[in-house]
Amino acid sequence: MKQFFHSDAPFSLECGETLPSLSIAFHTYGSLNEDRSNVIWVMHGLTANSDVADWWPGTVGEGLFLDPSKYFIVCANMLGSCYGTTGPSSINPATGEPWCDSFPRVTIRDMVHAHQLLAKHLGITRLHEMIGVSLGGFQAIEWMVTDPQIAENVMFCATDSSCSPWLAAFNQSMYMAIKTDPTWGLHSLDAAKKGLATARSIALISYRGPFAYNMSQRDPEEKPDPFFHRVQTYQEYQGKKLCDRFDVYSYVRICQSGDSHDVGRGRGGLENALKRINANTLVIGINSDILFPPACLEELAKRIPGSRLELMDSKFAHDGFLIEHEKLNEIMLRWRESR
Ligand SMILES: CC(=O)SCCNC(=O)CCNC(=O)[C@H](O)C(C)(C)COP(=O)(O)OP(=O)(O)OC[C@H]1O[C@@H](n2cnc3c(N)ncnc32)[C@H](O)[C@@H]1OP(=O)(O)O
Ligand SMILES: N[C@@H](CCO)C(=O)O
Repeated sequence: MKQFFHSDAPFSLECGETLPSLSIAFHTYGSLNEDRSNVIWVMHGLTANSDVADWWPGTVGEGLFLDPSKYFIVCANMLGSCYGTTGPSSINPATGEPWCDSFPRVTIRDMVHAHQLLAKHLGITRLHEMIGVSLGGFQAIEWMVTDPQIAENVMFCATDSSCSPWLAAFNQSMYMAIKTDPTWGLHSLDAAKKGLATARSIALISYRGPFAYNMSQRDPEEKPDPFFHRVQTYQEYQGKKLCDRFDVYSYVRICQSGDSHDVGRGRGGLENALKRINANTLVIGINSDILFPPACLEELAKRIPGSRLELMDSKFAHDGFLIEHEKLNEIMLRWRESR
């Protein structure tokens, strides 16, 4: 069930600006037990939302990893998103209009801070399990570093402890594409849709990698038009598909939060910061992921004391964490049984 937490207290951001208030859209599944020991907190990726049962269907249900008959599962929409939590598409109370381009830059730390307020509001001080995927993994790692006692067990999948030059390069290419759109900067949620479509096309290359493309978009041997490739309309279609559900300002602010990610910042570096995590930790990498390649997850696992690394076999590269939900369900169930 989708719910909202609203706080009228000003919310300070790392950039120095303050949001006058904060709303967080979240879903819960199942019931909190008497001693509040059955909470699983799920942190979603870039363009998903708080409805984990919708975007990760093979993991939610009786007998599955996220089992609402046993656990109280919380998934909250991230700060800056357009799916209900305060972001560029929300109304700025000072103007009565959507924030659009005037919404301040938010960091992963701001996102975690917002979710910490929601946890407090729900009376949750300890999580049985924390699950973070991709950009949600950035937040989960950050939360565990700021508050190592928050979770007994954590799983980080297809993610990293800081923004790599490789990720920042994709992000920068997207911003460059978006800014060539003459409607970029207009105070409208319909601004820069063409730029956003191009940005999604760029990002998708990093999400799918060569194997997935060559498998799903292969052309017939005898094409009527030598210049046509099936993948051309796929890239166009995927751009449009994102534009139909996202606005450019939310997209840019969320990507920029990824640029800000570095759990070692101001904490004596990554190695020092990651040493603080003392939960039972499972790190899952995807063998074909080119955005967060296996070596990156190996490095993460090496730096978290006592953590365990699993590499999931998938042809779908980074997006494997969404597409292979049933496989991940198996891996996470095995992890739970082995503890
Ligand atoms: C309110 C909401 O909808 S929120 C959405 C939730 N979002 C999330 O969960 C997180 C983000 N999600 C994603 O990134 C994606 O949805 C994924 C990774 C889970 C799956 O990606 P998809 O786009 O569904 O899969 P895939 O890459 O196989 O593309 C299939 C689509 O491309 C179309 N397609 C495939 N090849 C081509 C082509 N050559 N030319 C044109 N279209 C093509 C298919 O017809 C299909 O269209 P449809 O989505 O209208 O059914
Ligand atoms: N396909 C995912 C990739 C980000 O991890 C999304 O759009 O959220």
